[in-house]
Amino acid sequence: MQIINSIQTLKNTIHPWRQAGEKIAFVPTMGNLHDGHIQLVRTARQQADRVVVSIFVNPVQFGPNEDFASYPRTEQQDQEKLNACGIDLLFLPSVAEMYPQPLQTQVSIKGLSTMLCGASRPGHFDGVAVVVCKLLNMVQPDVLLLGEKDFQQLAVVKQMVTDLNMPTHIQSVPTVRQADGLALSSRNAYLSASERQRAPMLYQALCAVRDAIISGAIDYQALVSQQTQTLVSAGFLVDYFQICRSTDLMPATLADQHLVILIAAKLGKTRLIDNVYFSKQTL
Ligand SMILES: Nc1ncnc2c1ncn2[C@@H]1O[C@H](COP(=O)(O)OP(=O)(O)OP(=O)(O)O)[C@@H](O)[C@H]1O
Ligand SMILES: CC(C)(CO)[C@@H](O)C(=O)[O-]
Ligand code: BAL
Repeated sequence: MQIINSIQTLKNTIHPWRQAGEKIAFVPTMGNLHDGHIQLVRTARQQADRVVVSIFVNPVQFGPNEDFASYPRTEQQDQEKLNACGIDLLFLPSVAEMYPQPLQTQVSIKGLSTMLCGASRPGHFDGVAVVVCKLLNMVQPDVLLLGEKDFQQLAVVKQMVTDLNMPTHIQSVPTVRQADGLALSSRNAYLSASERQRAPMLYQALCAVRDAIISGAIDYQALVSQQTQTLVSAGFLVDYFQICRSTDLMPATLADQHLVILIAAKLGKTRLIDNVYFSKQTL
């Protein structure tokens, strides 16, 4: 596994692979790698001749009062895990390498970027879009792997790649969970023991709403209100809990078949997100 910090060296290394007709898969991350990330890397390995992973805690996707400074950075362990996966290249740029001067360019995906997480984290998805755009231009992968845990991020990046005719196929990877249902996330490390015990309630609430819809419930608002109450009673501060169309994340009507239920909630100082998606017609 080569470890590369400079954009020029990254390009010089990948260029001959592309010239030789090798298929390149790319997994962008912010590090502190867990089994969710590793699943992305394994899927990448199955799909391509060359696997490139980046670790970059991207400052421009964090709000002023968010956890950029304290975001867990575990470079040594991350490198060992990636080495064991047999990746070809780890790109580890500094902030100065990625942003040598203040950006004059904005990459904004209208609508999708300002709803749900975008409403509580203004500018977050512009920051994600611009860094993913930059990374895609540097790596020029055939396949980009993204996790379904960040469902809105996936939708935003898919829209950007479509709108800008970027020649990369996006492959999404299902959410990897702990045995009790909690979605793996680097931010789970912030949870206290008592919060960790309650955290799986998020996934339970999502599944309860999904199962009720599958069983024929039609009062979506009542379903969400009931589960929100349960979460609030357990100490969650619910940011949003919405039943949406999985195609464009707009609020679902009863006529919509392909649904995603998305939730974001704070437990103490930790903001957790999760989702479940399903099709009514196949049930
Ligand atoms: N549990 C998971 N299952 C599958 N993919 C995941 C999981 N968690 C994260 N990913 C994916 O890994 C990629 C990198 O995500 P990131 O480094 O932000 O990890 P994270 O654990 O989601 O961190 P955070 O706590 O900041 O949300 C993203 O495409 C994300 O969707
Ligand atoms: C896609 C990403 C690596 C961009 O910084 C980040 O948002 C993440 O880790 O999900
Ligand atoms: N996985 C999303 C990155 C973030 O929360 O900033």
